[in-house]
Amino acid sequence: MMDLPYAGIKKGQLYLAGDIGGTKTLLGLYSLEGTELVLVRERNFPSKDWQDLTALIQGFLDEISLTPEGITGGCLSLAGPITQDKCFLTNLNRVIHCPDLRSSLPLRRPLLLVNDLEAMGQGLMDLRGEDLICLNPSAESPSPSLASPPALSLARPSLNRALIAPGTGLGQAMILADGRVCATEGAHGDYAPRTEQEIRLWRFLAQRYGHVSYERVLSGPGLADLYRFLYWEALSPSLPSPASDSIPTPDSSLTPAEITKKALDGICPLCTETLELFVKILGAEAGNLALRTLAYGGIYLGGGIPPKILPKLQEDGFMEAFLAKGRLRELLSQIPIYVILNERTPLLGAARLAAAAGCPPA
Ligand SMILES: Nc1ncnc2c1ncn2[C@@H]1O[C@H](COP(=O)(O)OP(=O)(O)OP(=O)(O)O)[C@@H](O)[C@H]1O
Repeated sequence: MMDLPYAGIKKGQLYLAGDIGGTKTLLGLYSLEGTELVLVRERNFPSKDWQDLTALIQGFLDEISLTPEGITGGCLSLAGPITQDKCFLTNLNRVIHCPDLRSSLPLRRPLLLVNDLEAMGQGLMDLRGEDLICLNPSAESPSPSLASPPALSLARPSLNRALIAPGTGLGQAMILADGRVCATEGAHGDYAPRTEQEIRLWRFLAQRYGHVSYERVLSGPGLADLYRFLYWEALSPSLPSPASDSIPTPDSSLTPAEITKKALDGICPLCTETLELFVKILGAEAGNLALRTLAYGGIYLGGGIPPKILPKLQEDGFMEAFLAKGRLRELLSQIPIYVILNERTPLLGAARLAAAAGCPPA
């Protein structure tokens, strides 16, 4: 449930929300009761199982005997850049034609289509205490030195915040001090190795993909590639990195979930090494994001992976890499870092956007 800080929404209205990711597609139907949105129904579909998003949503509504005309409004959060009238779902390699989707689902208000990190940023506003866990509680209390410059003499909630979200892909967004959410495609920027080992990792990934972005490293598929890289190095440290199809792999077919489970159970040293490398690179890129966005209000780790690797994030590797920015270490040490435990955050955000569309701020 969440409060809506907007006037003019009538009781009993129904809103469609969707979170379309590279692995899972969540659809939700929310009812507005008073000023709260209450989840009425939710379904989770593997994204690889559908080709026609309209048919999927029609089927979802059919199950509860609703037609699009019976729904007040809706918003879908899409894991890919939205340009003009198209969205490229990067990790599904599919294109959504926005006008076609809107006209095939004639809700009472036009369907909104937003980037998934915009929806996640909106959903953040509705999270409760139990939905977040702080990795560095000593940074949580407002710091005088952060608040002291005249332009930043604001309470911490009014400072910029940023989101970094590893899942099937890697999402990044900035939440401005005034609450506006700016999704970015920053995760497709160039991966910058920091150690000799990471330089070898870069070379390994460059042979496979050409362009090595942060998403190639900090995602479920990236985790599997980190494992393959360490596996290859352990097997033949003196050989140059191989082309992807020539990697000998009795064990390298582990899924990301298997790697993290074995690592957290302490039963596979290579899996532990993989997860520790992943967490360090995530810390380093979270620090880069904090610097780029001046996210003094906090860094939020979203997406499907962080809640599943929480014990590793709570060890020293993540924070050490986050802080390792030379002369700005002290500044970064004052930024709180939170893991978002609620995996419905983008769905909540989409519901909030759907209900708020067309309503004047209260
Ligand atoms: N326990 C785990 N440890 C590490 N990775 C995992 C685990 N479970 C699932 N994954 C990986 O997480 C990814 C799915 O992430 P998520 O649940 O955020 O899906 P999604 O919302 O569809 O992704 P996105 O929004 O990034 O497109 C997959 O690559 C999957 O292999």
